[in-house]
Amino acid sequence: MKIAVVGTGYVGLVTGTCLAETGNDVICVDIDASKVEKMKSGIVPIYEPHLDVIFERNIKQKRLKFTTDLESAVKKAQIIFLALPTPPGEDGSADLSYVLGVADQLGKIIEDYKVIIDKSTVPVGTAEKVHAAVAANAKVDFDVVSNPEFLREGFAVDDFLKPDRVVIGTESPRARKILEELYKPYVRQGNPIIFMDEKSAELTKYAANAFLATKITFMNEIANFCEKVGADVDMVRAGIGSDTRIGKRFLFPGIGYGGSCFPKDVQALSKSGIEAGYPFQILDAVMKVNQEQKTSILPKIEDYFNGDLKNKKIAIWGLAFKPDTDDIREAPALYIIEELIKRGATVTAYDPEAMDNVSKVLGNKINYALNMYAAAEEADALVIATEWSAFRTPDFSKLAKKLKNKVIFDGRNLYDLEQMKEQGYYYSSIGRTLIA
Ligand SMILES: NC(=O)c1ccc[n+]([C@@H]2O[C@H](COP(=O)([O-])OP(=O)(O)OC[C@H]3O[C@@H](n4cnc5c(N)ncnc54)[C@H](O)[C@@H]3O)[C@@H](O)[C@H]2O)c1
Ligand SMILES: O=c1ccn([C@@H]2O[C@H](COP(=O)(O)OP(=O)(O)O[C@H]3O[C@H](CO)[C@@H](O)[C@H](O)[C@H]3O)[C@@H](O)[C@H]2O)c(=O)[nH]1
Repeated sequence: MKIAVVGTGYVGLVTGTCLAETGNDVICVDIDASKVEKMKSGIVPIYEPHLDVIFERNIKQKRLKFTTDLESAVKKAQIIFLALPTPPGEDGSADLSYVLGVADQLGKIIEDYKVIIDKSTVPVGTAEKVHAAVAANAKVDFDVVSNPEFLREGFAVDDFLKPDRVVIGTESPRARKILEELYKPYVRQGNPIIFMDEKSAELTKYAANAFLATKITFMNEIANFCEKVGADVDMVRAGIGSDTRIGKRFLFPGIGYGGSCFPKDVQALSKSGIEAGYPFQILDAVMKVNQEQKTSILPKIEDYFNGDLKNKKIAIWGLAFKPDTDDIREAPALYIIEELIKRGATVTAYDPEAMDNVSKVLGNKINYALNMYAAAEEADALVIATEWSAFRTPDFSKLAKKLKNKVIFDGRNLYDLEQMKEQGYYYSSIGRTLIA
């Protein structure tokens, strides 16, 4: 099938590449000319494991192309994916200007039947708005379908090629047939394509993200409570996670959820609730707890240094909002760094992939180390903000030689308490006994 993907960020580029992988003819459109040039010359502009291999293969096979020219790309395509940003507007609701702006242009371009598929995360009722925006200029028949994306950064390729489910919101039999055909190669293992109306599909995406964010936040509150009463959150997690009704996944406490999705989507759903006359009480609590959780490690650091962080040298391991990505949107590490700097500390950070992106935001407000041990050089304490695999099994003796004090504040609960006791570290983690 001939496909145009508009927007080549994490979702658009993965979608385009993975659709080319099953033999489709894909052209990806972006307004960012330098990004398009990079992709044309074979460079993947984001860090996403395993994407480079299939990206390269499909470019070689001439199934994957890039352009800034929306008109020529769309005219040749039967299917048009919109993978455009929907960032929070000033009031927290989703900003639809990117999606509706392109929809407006599409109406002027299309000359035959197209299926326009919204992959961006959008509030209930957006398909109707997109339909109206296209229809305002279109002289031909078209369908607008809601097909939310559930990929996780770091696992995006796998999630796209083998999705738990594909959700498709359409009431058009013609569009349904085309999408059934398109997604057939991705659901061979019996994972379902769930068809529904557009509004339910749009809400499914927000409900999934809000539920997962709530699950994490609930565990963060249980962890905070564990610290007050001397229980161990790892034990509680094991105890409840083995109940299949609860499940083992997304029960890991830490320094809050971040990323480009959970924070903005919880906020957007909350706004939609208010607009619809149903303010979600649970989401207000989730947002408040998560905001506090991001810097919950701060008072612990201050306590250790008797309230004075002036000129203390703090090493940070991990800047990305989670491992296996270079994405730093709403990364808890950035909130912690801001608070440390405010208190007069100096920060030296190391992240395997996200340092370039952070340096664009923080510049020389912090130091960037060449590796994890170099970051710890002469540091008064080490803070762990992202659970990259390399941080899970450090050489503790080597680390001890670098650090001024054997002190770790672990926002991701990477180490065994017994091990830290044996190694002689001061070790503060989330929802577990302090090793002092
Ligand atoms: N990042 C994720 O893990 C993820 C997962 C599922 C869903 N989503 C949703 O998918 C959507 C896209 O997210 P993302 O993370 O890929 O965004 P992104 O910011 O990484 O990428 C968006 C891309 O769109 C391009 N763009 C902006 N305006 C354009 C225009 N008029 N024409 C062509 N290109 C244009 C930008 O240059 C950029 O390359 C959002 O709604 C997001 O909520 C994201
Ligand atoms: O047990 C857990 C699991 C995750 N997190 C945090 O939650 C955030 C989000 O993690 P994750 O869901 O793995 O990453 P995303 O790439 O943001 O993916 C989420 O957001 C995407 C965008 O909407 C959806 O497509 C995915 O299904 C959804 O998992 C990160 O800060 C994690 O550190 C925890 O604190 N504890």
